[in-house]
Amino acid sequence: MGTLRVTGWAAAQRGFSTAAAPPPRRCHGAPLARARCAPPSAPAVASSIGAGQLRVGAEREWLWDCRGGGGARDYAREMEVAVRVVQMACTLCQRVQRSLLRPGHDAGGRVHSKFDRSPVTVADWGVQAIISWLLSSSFHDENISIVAEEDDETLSSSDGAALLQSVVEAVNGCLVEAPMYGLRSPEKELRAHDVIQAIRKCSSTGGPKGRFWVLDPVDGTLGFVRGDQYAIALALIEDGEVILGVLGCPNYPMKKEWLNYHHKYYRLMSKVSPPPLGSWNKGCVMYAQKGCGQAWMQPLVHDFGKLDWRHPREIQVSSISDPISATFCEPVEKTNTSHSFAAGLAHTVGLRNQPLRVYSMVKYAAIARGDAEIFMKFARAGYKEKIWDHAAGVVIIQEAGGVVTDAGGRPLDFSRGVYLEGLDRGIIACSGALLHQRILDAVDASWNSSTL
Ligand SMILES: Nc1ncnc2c1ncn2[C@@H]1O[C@H](COP(=O)(O)O)[C@@H](OP(=O)(O)O)[C@H]1O
Ligand SMILES: [Mg+2]
Repeated sequence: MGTLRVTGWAAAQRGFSTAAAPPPRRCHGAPLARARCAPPSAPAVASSIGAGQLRVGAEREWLWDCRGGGGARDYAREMEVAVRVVQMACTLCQRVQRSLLRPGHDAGGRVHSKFDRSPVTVADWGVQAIISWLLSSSFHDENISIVAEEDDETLSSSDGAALLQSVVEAVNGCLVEAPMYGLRSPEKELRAHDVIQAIRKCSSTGGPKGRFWVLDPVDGTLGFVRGDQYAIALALIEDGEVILGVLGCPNYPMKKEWLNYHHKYYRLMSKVSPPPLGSWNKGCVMYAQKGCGQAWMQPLVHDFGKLDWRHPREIQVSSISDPISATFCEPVEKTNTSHSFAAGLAHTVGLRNQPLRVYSMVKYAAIARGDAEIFMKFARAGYKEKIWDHAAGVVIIQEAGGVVTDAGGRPLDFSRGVYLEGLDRGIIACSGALLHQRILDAVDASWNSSTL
């Protein structure tokens, strides 16, 4: 079982800085380490503590205590910081998305185009800057290794000044609130130069050895600019293995049927019948550690008012294994995957439900939460998948009980740099092995006659 052991709820609520806190008491190793590792002076613990719940009354720090993996190592501090920084990033994104959708409002020149003509906004650079700064400051590591999607070229260019100013404002507007998330604010506001440096720092190219973070600041930017689904994805990789995954999904509806609705309809409905204050109707952060055998989700600080380690919900993949009842998801954009090939596979396997087309790694989230059973992506020949588009989602699905491989049945390889080198044809994620095998067989049977 994985549980969140806390030694700092009150401190976090008062805005106590985790970065400034004394080093946490580490629980090395072991299953059932929780009791042994509790601080000796910790006051009585609430009588029945479920997995993932708050440990009342302890001191100083929250600690992620993964007890289910037998030999699973202790990544308490990394998990704690990762969830907090993704929570903050969700807030930044929500603000930028709202301003983008407000007619006539200029959110930093609104939407820009990258070299491959994909969109990029203040949120992409803003999130990358805050996460880079917060990881670096939380771990007291100026040279922390981060592989991330954005570079600073546009912002540093001669006509990027106004845009850079918007990013700096978004970054400082968020960082000043860091104590609400149990993180440290900078002593002074970041200047343009500091923001550029933070973005530039994310220049690791990964590889087979050592430890690095992988960040997609706004995955599914097209969904983001359209007011629809998007995700903030952060993972920790060690010696080529994804160890931690955290996915912020600010627009994820807690009622799974809503995932099907067009975002405009969703927004309209939310206005007509707004959810009761404080209810958890949408938005979450999901997280998992490799080997724990459990995955969790908590509401957004921004919507819920505080970090809620107290009632995280465990998430699990669906138990449906009959294709007739299963739902598959795929990218919205047909430039990113072959809808027709997936439709052929669906027919062969006997899937009857309409595909669920969703932007971003929210598709991984949907499988992990049990809201869909299959995710398939078949990019056009020549497109190379990047590690930041998959790392966090893969470990969360696996720990929630699902299976993720390439279309040849091999695990995705995160050890070979920025790209998922050697990927065989496509990506298949399923809630269970039976469905997974059926899809693999169907791919084999129809690949040669496809135009892919
Ligand atoms: N031609 C292409 N084929 C496949 N994937 C692509 C692609 N062009 C971009 N992508 C990736 O698909 C991601 C979006 O996924 P989806 O289509 O599932 O919403 C993009 O992430 P970003 O939005 O972070 O750039 C990008 O990395
Ligand atoms: Mg992406």
